[in-house]
Amino acid sequence: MALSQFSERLGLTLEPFESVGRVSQRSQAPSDDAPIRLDCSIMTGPSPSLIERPVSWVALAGFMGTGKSRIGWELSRALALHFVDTDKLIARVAGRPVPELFAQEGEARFRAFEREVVRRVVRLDYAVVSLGGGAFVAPENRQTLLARGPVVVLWASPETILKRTQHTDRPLLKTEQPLERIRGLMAEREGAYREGTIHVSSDGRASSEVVDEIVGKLWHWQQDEAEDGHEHTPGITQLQGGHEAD
Ligand SMILES: Nc1ncnc2c1ncn2[C@@H]1O[C@H](COP(=O)(O)OP(=O)(O)OP(=O)(O)O)[C@@H](O)[C@H]1O
Ligand SMILES: O=C(O)C1=C[C@@H](O)[C@@H](O)[C@H](O)C1
Ligand SMILES: [Mg+2]
Repeated sequence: MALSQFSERLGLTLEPFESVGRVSQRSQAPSDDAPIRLDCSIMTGPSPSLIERPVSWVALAGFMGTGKSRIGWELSRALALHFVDTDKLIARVAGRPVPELFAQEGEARFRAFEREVVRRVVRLDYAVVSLGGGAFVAPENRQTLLARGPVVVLWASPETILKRTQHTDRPLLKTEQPLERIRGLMAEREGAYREGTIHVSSDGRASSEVVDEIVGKLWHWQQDEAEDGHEHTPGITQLQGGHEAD
């Protein structure tokens, strides 16, 4: 699939969120780089503006199998935010699972689609975004994501990563010696992952525990940002008093 066709379909896929956001939350159409608010009235539960949360947008990065998709989903429930998984979004827009895209169109094309998706998901609001394992490695993506909001990096040991990924289809780990491959790729990527805002280990821990730690660290981050005079929570009404972070 050509990049231009992918882009057009990506726009159409996200349009329902974006157009509803304009009607319900904005008095005028957003400019190209303004954040787009998702309409949270389509969510179940209390109104999003009544929920006290540390952020209205957060991304999860890290190596394959560190738990971005699973933890991201659980985090989105905990914060009452929409959930976007970039691999799933790419697969949906391209009409094929990621491994098939890799096999048929090559990694370079997949990375081009991924860049396009990153450029779009930073315009969403009220969303938890789980990235593909390589998305945060590209400097352009890192810059775009970090300019938007906090990026939580999940970490796990190569052995845990192998255990979690060995019965699934990760094209980059299809090799005779996957543990060596994981160690090598991890060494190449570690510097990029270290540039994340918040770091949390998912190794040997229940996902709920990981989510709790992320939420606690997001509160600390938000407090630090507020003290530094940065405003990172557009549209959020905090009805309660200060949060007692752990
Ligand atoms: N804390 C955890 N404890 C046990 N299993 C976990 C934990 N987190 C994730 N898993 C499991 O590990 C597997 C890989 O997790 P997941 O798909 O969320 O990884 P990912 O970081 O999104 O990987 P990718 O970069 O390839 O998309 C899944 O089966 C998931 O249920
Ligand atoms: O770490 C990576 O480069 C990848 C991770 C997965 O999430 C997919 O995005 C794809 O398999 C590539
Ligand atoms: Mg994933």
